[in-house]
Amino acid sequence: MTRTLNNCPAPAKLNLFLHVTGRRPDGYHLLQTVFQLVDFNDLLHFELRDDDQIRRSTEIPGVPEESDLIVRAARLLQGALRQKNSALAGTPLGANIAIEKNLPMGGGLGGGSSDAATTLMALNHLWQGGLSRQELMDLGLQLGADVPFFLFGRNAFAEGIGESLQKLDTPGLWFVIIQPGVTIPTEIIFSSSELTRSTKPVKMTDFSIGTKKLFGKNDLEAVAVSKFPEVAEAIKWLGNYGEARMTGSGACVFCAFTEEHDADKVLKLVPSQWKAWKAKAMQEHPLAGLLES
Ligand SMILES: C[C@@](CO)(OP(=O)(O)O)[C@H](O)COP(=O)(O)OP(=O)(O)OC[C@H]1O[C@@H](n2ccc(N)nc2=O)[C@H](O)[C@@H]1O
Ligand SMILES: Nc1ncnc2c1ncn2[C@@H]1O[C@H](COP(=O)(O)OP(=O)(O)O)[C@@H](O)[C@H]1O
Repeated sequence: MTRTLNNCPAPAKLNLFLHVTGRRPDGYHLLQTVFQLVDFNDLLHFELRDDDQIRRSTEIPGVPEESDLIVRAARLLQGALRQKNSALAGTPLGANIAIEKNLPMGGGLGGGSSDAATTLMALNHLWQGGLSRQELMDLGLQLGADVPFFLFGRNAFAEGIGESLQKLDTPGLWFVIIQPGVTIPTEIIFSSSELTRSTKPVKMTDFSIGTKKLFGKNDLEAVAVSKFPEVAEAIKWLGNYGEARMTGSGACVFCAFTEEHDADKVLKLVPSQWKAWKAKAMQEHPLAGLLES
């Protein structure tokens, strides 16, 4: 029996566009977005324990163990398996989990959600839980609106609050991503009275590989720009080199390039007050093979 699973990536996502089309009675917003996986990631390491404890062996500054999405994902899965899979009665379902955190928090890159999805995939495998991709996606949605996408494992056109997903092939682009030096809590943007909530819905057939429409507007950007001048400044600077926009609820902004050397050139020019990275579009989640289709 495998006892460890090391170097499990939790990749970032970019929202190539993001439209807010309405609001549910519970306050959550209805979205249409294209999720793009990129090869910029956190790295998680899992080790089985001979008891039922979930232990985080590395700290994430500012994130107490109880609210860490990694720990919450592990506990959620543990509870679901105890309820559902009687074959596991008497088997310890514990783990030590370590993380190398590379993705900026509150960056709109979905780092916390991706960490949770990687945890669900890795522990379902190590604990031999046998849950399907769909079952894990249903569990993941309890942790956050972005989590099902990372379990889906492919680039996607998403609707609902982000849980209704259709596979989408996207171009093999390179991205320059800038963190403008602020952290933006998602709920600040969604709760703003300035937010446009009535963008006309599009159909997935309205866009295809390489069309401009794949890179439409982000309705959350105007709110972020008005509240955080740092975001406006980064979009303005990056906009000198292509179409720059914000991902998710921010704060990170990105620009796409067809050629890697163009991304390299721009990356070198990024002012030193900002952190910046180059990332390549991925077509598939690196752990997709842990789950059946
Ligand atoms: C905006 C997006 C776009 O991909 O990404 P991020 O910028 O956070 O990465 C997501 O919709 C974020 O997903 P996620 O970060 O998982 O959100 P959650 O934890 O579920 O929700 C955080 C808060 O945002 C608001 N929220 C979130 C999603 C949504 N469709 N409508 C909302 O109104 C709710 O107020 C909620 O309390
Ligand atoms: N493992 C985790 N990694 C990052 N953030 C986490 C984690 N667990 C909980 N959080 C909380 O989730 C918030 C959002 O984090 P993150 O997913 O990185 O940003 P975003 O939703 O903007 O993409 C963080 O500010 C933090 O408070």
